[in-house]
Amino acid sequence: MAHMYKQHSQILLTTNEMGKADSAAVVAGVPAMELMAAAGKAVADAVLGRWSRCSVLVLCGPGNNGGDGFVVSQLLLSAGWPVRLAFWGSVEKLSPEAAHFYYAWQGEVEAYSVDLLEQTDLVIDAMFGAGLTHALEDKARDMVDGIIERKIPVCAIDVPSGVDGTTGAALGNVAPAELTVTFFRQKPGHLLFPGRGLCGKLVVADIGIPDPVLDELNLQTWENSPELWCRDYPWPRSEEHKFHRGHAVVYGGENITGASRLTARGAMRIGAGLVSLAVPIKAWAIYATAMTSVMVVKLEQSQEAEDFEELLLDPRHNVIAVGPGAGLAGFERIRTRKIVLAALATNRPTVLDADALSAFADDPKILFDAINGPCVMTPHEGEFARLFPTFNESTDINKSPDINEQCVADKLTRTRLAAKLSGAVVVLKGADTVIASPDGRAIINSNAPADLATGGSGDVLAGFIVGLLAQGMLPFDAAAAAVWLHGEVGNEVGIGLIADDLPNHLPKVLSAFKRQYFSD
Ligand SMILES: NC(=O)C1=CN([C@@H]2O[C@H](COP(=O)(O)OP(=O)(O)OC[C@H]3O[C@@H](n4cnc5c(N)ncnc54)[C@H](O)[C@@H]3O)[C@@H](O)[C@H]2O)[C@@H](O)CC1
Ligand SMILES: [K+]
Repeated sequence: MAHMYKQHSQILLTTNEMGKADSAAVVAGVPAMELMAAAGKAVADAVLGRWSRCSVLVLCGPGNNGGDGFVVSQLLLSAGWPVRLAFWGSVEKLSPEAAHFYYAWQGEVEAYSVDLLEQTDLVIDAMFGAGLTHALEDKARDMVDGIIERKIPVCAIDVPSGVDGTTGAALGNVAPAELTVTFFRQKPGHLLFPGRGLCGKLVVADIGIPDPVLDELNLQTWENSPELWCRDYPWPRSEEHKFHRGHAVVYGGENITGASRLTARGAMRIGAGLVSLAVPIKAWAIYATAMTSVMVVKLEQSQEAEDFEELLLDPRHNVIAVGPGAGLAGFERIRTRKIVLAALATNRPTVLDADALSAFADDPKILFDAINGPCVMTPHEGEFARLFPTFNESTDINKSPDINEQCVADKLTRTRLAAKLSGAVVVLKGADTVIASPDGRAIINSNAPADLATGGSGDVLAGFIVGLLAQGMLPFDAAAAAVWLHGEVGNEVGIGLIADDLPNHLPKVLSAFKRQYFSD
């Protein structure tokens, strides 16, 4: 499966993988000098395309990011722009190609000084790129602070200096860019916050690295896009009837009844053939009057878990969702745990969200041990912290975390480790949702608008996932597709969105998606 994804433009390269791709290109016969020339030209073209002639200051650092800066400086100068170049580093330590372009620069080389910013309309940030190892210091830090203070527009080369391309972490203060030009493929740090918010508009430039170099790398990370999973999207076929499209069972709690209703509606809208909402008898009337296309099943008082188990004896109930509104107060927590364990014992595809996750905060191992079949967990950061208390954020980017140790890691690594530890596909929600599979693959989502951060939105997402699972999509693909469609509906509705809108507007988004990807 991972192999099928390899040639996609959605591949994301860590800075380490980018270095390998770069070396492989050189081995394949593309001179490093040409790569740097192409990188610099791509940046100069992007600048000329976006800004009118103005006074430019190019800040070059000690490595190849600075090398790209020398190229840009000369190209903008040749285009008739007023350009000044400031260099911070030592000429003797430059790589041969960076040294070549250093000497090709026809202007003066100045030292970093905040005074230079006074007559500057645009800064080209060529201080640090893939080689960043720690927060900026001394003169480089002063320059960044000066740019931030004066709000000078910035075009960043590869990444805004101080942003870790692999993790999106900001090491110290970072001057936010209006435009960032990166090369060959995006890096995870362009999609993960805070990096994403510091890049501005992102341009990915082809600098002549041949795509086949990717074959040699064991690549595991992608930006979410239908191209990754649209071949397996379960469109209804005319010869099918509803039983071919699965029968999802959603557990609904006793007190908060809206959440699981949203899940059930989401599952119906995305095409599950049938959805049963199984609810405690006390709340049955509330559910039954509110649902039409969804069947509401009673679970007798004090034997809800047993009734739920019995319901699942029917093999036509092919997928299960537990969590939204399941309940955590007092005895509800025990009931929620029993329901979750009954669901997992079937080994049928199961989506666990919200309370289904928090109910195991005291002993997550019980949950992980019970996951032996296909499972998708959809925590937000709070729920994630309850289940995986030893994985947390840090600026220590050099440590390679071990899942059994107290570790510190970025969002991508944390989600991957959680998937590996639990055996489930983990969807760590947020503006930069990460979807990770226990086999190591991971996808970063980038189409979600801020409008989706509203009560009930996650319940609908769980419904989209379970609805796609019901129709036979594999968990990792179903999670990625659901997250992407959820983002698209968010964009469609926009400001003022409430969770109820999401199932209602899905048909329009599905039609547009179908037109775009299945036009023939
Ligand atoms: N990999 C590729 O395919 C290509 C890379 N290119 C450019 O090369 C860049 C990577 O070049 P490098 O690997 O030389 O890395 P950088 O140019 O990012 O910097 C590396 C140098 O900075 C030092 N350093 C790191 N963090 C520091 C800090 N906070 N304070 C002071 N010194 C610090 C390092 O010790 C090293 O000497 C990319 O970002 C890109 O701009 C381009 O030339 C095109 C081709
Ligand atoms: K940079």
